[in-house]
Amino acid sequence: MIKRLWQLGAAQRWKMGVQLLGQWLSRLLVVTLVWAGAQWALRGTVNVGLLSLIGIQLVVTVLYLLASGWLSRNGWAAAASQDLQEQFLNATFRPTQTTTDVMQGLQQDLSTLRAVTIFFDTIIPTILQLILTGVVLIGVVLSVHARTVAIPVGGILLLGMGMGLLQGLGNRQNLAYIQSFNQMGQRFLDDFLGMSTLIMYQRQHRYARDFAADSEDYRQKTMGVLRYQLQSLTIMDFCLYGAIGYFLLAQVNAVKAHTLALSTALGIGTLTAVWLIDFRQFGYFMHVFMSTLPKLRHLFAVIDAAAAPQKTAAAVTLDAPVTRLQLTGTVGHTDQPLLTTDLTLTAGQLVGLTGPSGSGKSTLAQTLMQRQPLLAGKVLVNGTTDLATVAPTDWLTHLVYLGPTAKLFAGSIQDNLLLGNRTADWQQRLHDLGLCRFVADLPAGYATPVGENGAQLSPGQRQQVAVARAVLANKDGYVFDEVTSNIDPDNANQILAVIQQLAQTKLVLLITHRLDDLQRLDHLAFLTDQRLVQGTFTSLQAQVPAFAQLVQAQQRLLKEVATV
Ligand SMILES: Nc1ncnc2c1ncn2[C@@H]1O[C@H](COP(=O)(O)OP(=O)(O)OP(=O)(O)O)[C@@H](O)[C@H]1O
Repeated sequence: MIKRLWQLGAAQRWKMGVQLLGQWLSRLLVVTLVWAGAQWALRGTVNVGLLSLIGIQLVVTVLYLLASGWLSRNGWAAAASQDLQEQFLNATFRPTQTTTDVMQGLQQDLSTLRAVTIFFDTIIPTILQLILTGVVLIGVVLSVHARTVAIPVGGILLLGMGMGLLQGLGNRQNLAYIQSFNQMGQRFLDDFLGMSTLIMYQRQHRYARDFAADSEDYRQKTMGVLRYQLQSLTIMDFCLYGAIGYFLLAQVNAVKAHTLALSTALGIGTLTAVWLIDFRQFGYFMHVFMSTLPKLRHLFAVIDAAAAPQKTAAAVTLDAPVTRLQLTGTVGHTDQPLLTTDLTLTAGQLVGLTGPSGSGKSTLAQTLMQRQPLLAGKVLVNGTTDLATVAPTDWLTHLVYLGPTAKLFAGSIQDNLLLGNRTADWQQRLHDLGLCRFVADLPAGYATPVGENGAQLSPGQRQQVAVARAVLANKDGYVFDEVTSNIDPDNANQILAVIQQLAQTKLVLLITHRLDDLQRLDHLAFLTDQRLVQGTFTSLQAQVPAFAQLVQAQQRLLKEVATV
């Protein structure tokens, strides 16, 4: 993972090197100044080498201060995080991802994308700075008081081992913390949306109790992470300060024994202090970075999953319009075959599909939309191309699916209608079809905002806009799944009339259980006993008892509704 992070934004990495060198030399200026000051105070002279070093450091510090703003704005961190963001967003927004996948990705991973910059602008520069200062420290100690060099080296090794041990524990704590956070968030998102339903069934107190339990669990996991961080800081401080204290004591003894000059000891002491300050900073930022590691792993897993080769080479793009679809095989979900059939849809013939609830109508629609693979068999497009080989994005340019709930986007009615259409005569087209007549009664007409999820329109109006949008998009084929079910009869009949007109030239499948629809369609496919029986309304009623029962049940229901 560290290697992958290192490779991000590689073209801009040199800027980090420049920044590091400037920052490091300016930091060491304090050491040389203290060292030179001590020499001057104690001996009345200053070493020439030390004076030249101060000159170089001063020049570098001024240059660094002048360039640091530009370097940090356009540096490695910005390029690397943009690189990672692009990879992640490309992996997240794919046609095969579900809405839940995308939402979870956005909630959990966007904050990680922001937090990960710490690796590029803090962790790596601090580590490199630590190494550079450490090498100088050891070099200086070796040349002036070699016997004590083992103490800071031993301290660093001890610290490294301690951090390695703590990391395993930290990962577990962080994972538990994230799981608890997700559980709490999931309950909030799921149940809060349905709060009025919960209140209707007097279950809000139960929800409150469950949510409180989740919150308490989350609090405890958060405390666990904080406790771990404090404890590990204490252990690290013990190793570090213990070794440094012992080291400085050895320097004081050497000064007392006249084997080390006081000014040199002060210089080494300041160098040690600078290294120590960097180390404390590193420790703090490392904690923050470690807490993002599990999320970072997930982020890379999302990117890798998207980059993994797909099982089927679905790369064919269709040049000709789709005029014929032949489904031969078994439709269903893994371990749950729903129907085995031979169904042909052709442009110019409207097929109505009906059947008992749960028999597999929507699954069949999803199969035609390439969202559900066939358990056996295949779907042939235009008699030659296997649907499984067609690129999903290409297929969506040929076929439209419309479900029982219309999805409208924020904006005006016109914005929604013209999502897939840019022709000038669209209003005339809608007028000819008799669609969206309600717009004439609205003061702002087509410019009327639809509101969040189309809330400013009635369900029937929403569905009309959705159907009109699909018709205006002028696709080759249409799969309408219960589009007339949840709306008033006037709207439903108007939509059915449009669908019938559309089917004169296009390939159309209409899934419906509405008696009005079934009676008006010339060609019906009835799903029963895991197979499709096809015919007209009258022939099916005469020959298929299950269909006749379905019709009777519908008629009874309509009578009951009429007498209420
Ligand atoms: N994603 C899924 N994974 C597994 N099984 C599913 C999935 N979606 C639906 N099913 C199951 O497949 C069966 C058929 O569901 P489907 O939605 O296709 O029925 P339907 O005929 O459209 O029903 P309705 O008329 O009530 O909409 C059901 O038993 C359902 O539980």
